[in-house]
Amino acid sequence: MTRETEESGGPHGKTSRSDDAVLLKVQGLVRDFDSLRALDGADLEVHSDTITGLIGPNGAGKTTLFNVVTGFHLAQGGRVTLNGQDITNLPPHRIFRHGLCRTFQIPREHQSLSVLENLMLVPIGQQGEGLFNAWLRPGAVRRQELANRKKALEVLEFVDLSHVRDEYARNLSGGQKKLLELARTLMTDPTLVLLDEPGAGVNPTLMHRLTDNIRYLNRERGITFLVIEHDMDMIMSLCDPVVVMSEGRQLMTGSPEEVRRDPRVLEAYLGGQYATVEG
Ligand SMILES: Nc1ncnc2c1ncn2[C@@H]1O[C@H](COP(=O)(O)OP(=O)(O)OP(=O)(O)O)[C@@H](O)[C@H]1O
Repeated sequence: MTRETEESGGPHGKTSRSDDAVLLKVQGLVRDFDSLRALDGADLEVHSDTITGLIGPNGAGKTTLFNVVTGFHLAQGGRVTLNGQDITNLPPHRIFRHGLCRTFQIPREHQSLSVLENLMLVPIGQQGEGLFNAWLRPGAVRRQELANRKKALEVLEFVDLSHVRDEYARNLSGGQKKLLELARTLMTDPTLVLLDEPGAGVNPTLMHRLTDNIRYLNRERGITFLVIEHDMDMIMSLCDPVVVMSEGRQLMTGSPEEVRRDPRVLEAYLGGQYATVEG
C-alpha cells in the first residue's frame, strides 16, 4: 500500500459531545479505484479522549478511509482536519508529525531486526539522521540514542514484550506482532492512534492484554483511538461511540447499544460475512 505518485500535486456514555472536542474531522471524502468508488462522501468525527469504533461490512471503505486520513492514499474530494488544522493529502510523514499514528491490518514489522531495534527505528526526530549532526554533534546524537533506547525498553515493558526484545521480529506470534505495532506507535507520544483490526489473529490472552493496554493508554495517557475491528465483542466492550460505514460512507454513529439495535446496521451486514451484529 503506497502513496501514489499523483501526490506531487467501553466505557459507555460518551456518545454526545460538543463540537469543540472534535479531534479528527473527516468531511465528504471521495476516493475512487478505477471505476470503483471506495469512499463516497465519507464523514466521520473522532472526539478527544474517546476510543471510537469503526465498523462495517467487508468492502465498506474502512481501511481506505484510514489510508486517506493518514496520507497513504490521496483523497479526490473532501477534507480532513486534525485539531482544526487541514491535513488533507499531506504526505504520511507530515501527518505523523501532527501526532497521528496508525497500525496496519497486516503488521509491518522489520522482520530481520530485533524487537528492540524495531522500536528504536521509529522516526522521532533522531539527531543522528543528518550528516551535520552525526559529525558535529556526536554528543547530542548519543544522548538521543540512549533516550530512545530507554523509552523503547519502557514501551516493551508496558506491552509485555521485554522477554522477546532481542528476538527477530519475524519470529513473533501474530498476537505479539500486533503488540509490537501498538508499541511502535507509542514511541512517538501520539495524540491519535488509528488501529486497523488489532484483534485479528490474536489469541484470547493477548487480546485481553491488548484491550487493557488500549484502555489504560486512553484513560491515563489521554491518547485517543479510532479502531477498525470485526470482532464485535471487542468493539462493543471497548468503544464508544461506534461509527458504522457502508458503501463508502457513514451509515450512522451511536453508542454500542444504539448501533446494535439499529435495523439499518443489520441490513448493511445482511448478505455479508455477518448476519447479525450481536456481540
Ligand atoms: N488499492 C486498491 N486498489 C483497488 N481497489 C481497492 C484498493 N483498496 C481498496 N480497494 C477496494 O475499495 C473497496 C473498499 O475497500 P476497503 O479495504 O477500504 O474496505 P474495508 O471496509 O476496510 O473492508 P474489510 O473489512 O474487508 O477490510 C473494496 O471494494 C476494495 O476492493
